[in-house]
Amino acid sequence: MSASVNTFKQALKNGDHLIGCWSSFAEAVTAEIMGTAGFDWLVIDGEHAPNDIRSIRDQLIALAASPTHPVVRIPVGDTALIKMVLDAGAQTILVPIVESAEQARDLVRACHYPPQGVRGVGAMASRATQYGTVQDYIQTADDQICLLLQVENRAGIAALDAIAQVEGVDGVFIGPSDLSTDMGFQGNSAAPEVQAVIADAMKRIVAAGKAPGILGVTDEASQAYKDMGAQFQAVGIDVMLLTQAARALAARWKA
Ligand SMILES: O=C(O)C(=O)C[C@H](O)[C@@H](O)CO
Repeated sequence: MSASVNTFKQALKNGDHLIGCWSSFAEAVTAEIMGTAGFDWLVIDGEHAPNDIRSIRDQLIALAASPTHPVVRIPVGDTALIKMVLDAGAQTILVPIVESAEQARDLVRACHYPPQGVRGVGAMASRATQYGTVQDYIQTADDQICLLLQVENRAGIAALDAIAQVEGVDGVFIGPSDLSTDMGFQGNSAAPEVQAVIADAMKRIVAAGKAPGILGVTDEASQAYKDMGAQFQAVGIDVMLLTQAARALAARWKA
């Protein structure tokens, strides 16, 4: 029995436009609810949400029956974290703040078993192999791992072509909040100067044969990113969806 086919990775290679959402409550029940909404993918955010490996694992379990593909964002590009998240059963990993091709190559190695990589071997007792059910996991897992890197500052943008060309990198996500802040626009990703850099970055990612990704939290931003050619495109954050709806409801009835 082989590792499960990563249908998200296959869809990226097919050039499909995949709509996603951020899951930032760090709760399994919320992930399960978001898994019924119809998104193609959902980010379990280990960077800006209060997640740990147990909560990430619980959200992966909660999404197991959903067609929505879980993308686990780790807080930093770290070999040990990648090992733990993959052993927990994640197949797609999003790594923030990547600034060089060397860093990208190290992250690819962290996702693969030796001799090509450095991923520690221990999955036979973990959720990734359904606790030993998937007998050929070690021989087949590497091909089903999807590695998405975030370029989100001026250093990353300068190194973007080299990062995108690294074999084993499947997609590059542009982080508009961090990028705009690093550019001096303090989170204002709508600034024309930022939009121009994002548009150019999308073209460079596509030119390298990789999938471009991004997050927009307004319909205007998401339409602009779609027009720029975003392929794995997040269009909201669950926490913001709740706060916006709750505030609008309160205002409507308290008016
Ligand atoms: O820089 C960005 O924008 C991202 O990487 C996405 C944010 O981290 C996300 O948490 C929304 O704020």
